[in-house]
Amino acid sequence: MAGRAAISKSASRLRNLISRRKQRSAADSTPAPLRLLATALGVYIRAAPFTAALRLVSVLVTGLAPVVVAWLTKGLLDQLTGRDGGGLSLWTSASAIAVVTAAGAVVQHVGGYADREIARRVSRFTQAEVFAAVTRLPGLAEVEDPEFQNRLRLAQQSAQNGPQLLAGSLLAIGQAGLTIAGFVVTLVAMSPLVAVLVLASAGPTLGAQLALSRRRAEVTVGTVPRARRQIFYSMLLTDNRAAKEIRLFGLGGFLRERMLTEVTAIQSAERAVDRTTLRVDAGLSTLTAVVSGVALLMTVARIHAGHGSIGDLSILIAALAAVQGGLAGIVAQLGTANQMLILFGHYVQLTRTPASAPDPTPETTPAGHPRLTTSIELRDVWFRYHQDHDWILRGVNLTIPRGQTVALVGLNGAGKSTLVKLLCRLYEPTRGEIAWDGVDIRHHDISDLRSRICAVFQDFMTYDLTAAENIAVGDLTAADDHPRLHQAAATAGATNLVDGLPHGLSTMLSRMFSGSGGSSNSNNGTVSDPGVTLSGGQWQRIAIARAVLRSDTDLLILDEPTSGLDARAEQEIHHSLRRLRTDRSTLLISHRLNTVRTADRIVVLADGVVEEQGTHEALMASGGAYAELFRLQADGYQLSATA
Ligand SMILES: Nc1ncnc2c1ncn2[C@@H]1O[C@H](COP(=O)(O)OP(=O)(O)OP(=O)(O)O)[C@@H](O)[C@H]1O
Repeated sequence: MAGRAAISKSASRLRNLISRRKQRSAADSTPAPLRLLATALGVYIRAAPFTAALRLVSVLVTGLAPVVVAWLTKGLLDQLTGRDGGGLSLWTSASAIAVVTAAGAVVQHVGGYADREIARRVSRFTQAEVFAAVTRLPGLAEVEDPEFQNRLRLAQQSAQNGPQLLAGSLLAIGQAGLTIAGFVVTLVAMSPLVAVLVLASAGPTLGAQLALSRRRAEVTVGTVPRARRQIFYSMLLTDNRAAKEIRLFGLGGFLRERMLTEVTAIQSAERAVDRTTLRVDAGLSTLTAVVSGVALLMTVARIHAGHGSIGDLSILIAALAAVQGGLAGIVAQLGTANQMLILFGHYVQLTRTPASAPDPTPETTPAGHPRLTTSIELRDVWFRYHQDHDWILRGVNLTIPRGQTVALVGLNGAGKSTLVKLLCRLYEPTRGEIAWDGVDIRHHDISDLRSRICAVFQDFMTYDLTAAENIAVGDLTAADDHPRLHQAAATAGATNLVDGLPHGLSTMLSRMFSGSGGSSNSNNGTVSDPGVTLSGGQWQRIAIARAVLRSDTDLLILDEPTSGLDARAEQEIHHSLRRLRTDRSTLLISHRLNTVRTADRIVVLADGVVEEQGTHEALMASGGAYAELFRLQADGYQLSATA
């Protein structure tokens, strides 16, 4: 029996390992250029199918119009010089030229509108995809990885207009291709040698533009870390939370300098590519001019020898301009498309990366929510944030029985908050396991698991939202249930705070977005509420209310929940939280040891392991680390009281 369980466990580990390898290789491999192009076009068409069709029609009309106009002009000129004008009267040719030119111009404007509309839709589509991919990530490891942040930035940048630029390039190439095809036939008919000369001169141009586009893409990728730092410094300079220190410590100039250093470095990399582009473009333009000069001379000589008409010369000039301009356009578009394709690969990699959490293992996962019936157990848990970092936890063994309160104490940096993050599966243990009723939590569905946990994190968030929304983020199903929100506020000792706000729960807890969209007290964007700023302790009560709003949970995590509260509020809230704790397990972390003495068990974490554990009385009697810390704090209070 035990043997079979061990085999099943090893098999499940192996499956998880293989699945993680597959996920990593899926994230690391860039799809082939053609597949990338197909994906970009897919995004373009899915985001705006009808507008894309309209754009295609505009391309066809705009591409063929110059060819038609050139032939009509040739007929007109030939008639004027007494030759055969192709069967059309002078007035018919003139009117047809006017109509085709006008139609071409109107259709071009329609194409311009379609382009902008597609840009809006593609941007919305790709932003939705990028942020869906980011929110799919179950843990914090990727979000804290600079490589991931670089890729995210490139993905955002290229997704914003990548598909549109790529599709636009293809359409422009198609349009220029139509025009060129029409005129190449003309050129070949008039002088095959000229046609070959013009077409051959496009070869070196294409090679040079593709090489330049690769370099531009390399510069964009290479400067992303600097661009991210530049954004960081500029956001810091305008952030209202950082404003106090920046002003008091006079950091404005320092941060501005740092931001400008990044800007300068990015610009000098871009300048280097621009200079190379300038040199290459100048050379290529000279080549084009020489080719058209030679072609023109050859044609003029031919007409001079009596082998052509003035109409022939006009169409040759139009054909030369159109074919050379079209070829230059195609080459430039291919360069842009190549650069965009390289960058678009980051979007595809990001949006196709599967969530890295292993799938639940069917044979060990209980059906439905993993409700806690016995205990949560940490079994020889080792953890470090990165393989090059030191171990934070070095074999922690700890049990949190159902319905009991375990207090976790230890010095700064002992790993208490890290342990909390492991319990929430924001990271996976590097070694060992955390078992929920005996089953490794990696085998539970992650959102089911998290629905059984509520937490007040030490570094909780303060959202620039209304008071109601700030509490409701703990359980969005209660967003409109004000009685429930009030109840949670009461448990967190925040009733007076909420009642004292200018608009009660509807008050905006920010002065940055007051009265604007999203807040329930806004009225068509008119400023109706200037918003309020809460104190640190008041925010802490809101964070506690947010956590206790989730009533149907098995594990309540309180990481320094009352560190910013005054002594009376702290006592009241702990009293009220104690009532909540009776029907669920609680992990309480606090440096104020008077708040943990009623816990069923106090665990001291030191050097990455559990150094001692027991009730307050037992630990005091044993005279270990806890007793020393407790006496230090108690002595401090007694000394102050005596003084
Ligand atoms: N995201 C992270 N990446 C890398 N190292 C981290 C990260 N978070 C914490 N650490 C490191 O892990 C160690 C433990 O941090 P942790 O926050 O768990 O300590 P703690 O016991 O909660 O401390 P405190 O009492 O000060 O809140 C610290 O040395 C810290 O530098």
